[in-house]
Amino acid sequence: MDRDPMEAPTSTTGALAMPTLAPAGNNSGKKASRFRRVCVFCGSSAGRKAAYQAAAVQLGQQLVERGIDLVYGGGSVGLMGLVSRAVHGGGGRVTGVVPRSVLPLELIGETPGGEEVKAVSGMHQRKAEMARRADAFVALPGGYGTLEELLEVITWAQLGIHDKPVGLLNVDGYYDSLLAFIDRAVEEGFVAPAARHIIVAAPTPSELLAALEEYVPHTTTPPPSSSAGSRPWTP
Ligand SMILES: C/C(=C\CNc1ncnc2c1ncn2[C@@H]1O[C@H](COP(=O)(O)O)[C@@H](O)[C@H]1O)CO
Repeated sequence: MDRDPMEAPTSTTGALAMPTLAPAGNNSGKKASRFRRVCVFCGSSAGRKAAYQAAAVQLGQQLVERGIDLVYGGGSVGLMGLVSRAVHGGGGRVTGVVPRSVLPLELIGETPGGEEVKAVSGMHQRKAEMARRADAFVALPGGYGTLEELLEVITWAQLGIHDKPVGLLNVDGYYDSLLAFIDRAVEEGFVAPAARHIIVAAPTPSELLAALEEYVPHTTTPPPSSSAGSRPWTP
């Protein structure tokens, strides 16, 4: 039986405590991770470079190797389909969180067999549910949807709504300009230097997952004590 992330104990800062080591389970002999489930944001398109697709598959394989289950937006297309098929094909558990209104569309085409589909009432609930279920986040290359999901979990971390690691898989420098822009926002006084450290970036899945395992949250804005234990996952 999986632990419900909403029942996780809170730390002294009121933020959700870091998860304990995942048990070896069916992945005995493989590296144990502090993460039970990672939420992956990524393109519903595959992108022009083979490197993007290769990174999606490698990330899925790395998750399986570390005994980490996948939570994602539930699509079967683009990088989403590649990472989910890599996890499921390797014996990992995949949960797709899908708004009811687009459920029939999402199920068009090839879906990873055995994927658990969690139906939610809308797009906002989808993001909240993905965040609630995950112990960490990884963004692969993607478009508006990926950027929106990534920036939301960064914002939630900045506000102290969660203290889960947020990773950016900067494949082939895809996110160089975004990282440069965020550095500019720090220089111009719109992002606190401590909040810049919320984003953990690395060029390969193995380097990124290793960095996320080591991540220690920088507390910027302590959440109000009254919100401890009832995090505003529903925006
Ligand atoms: C009809 C099918 C897929 C439709 N597309 C999507 N399916 C699931 N999730 C999606 C889809 N489009 C966007 N998302 C979410 O946003 C991110 C990707 O958006 P981007 O603009 O392509 O970067 C992704 O992380 C999803 O959570 C058939 O399966």
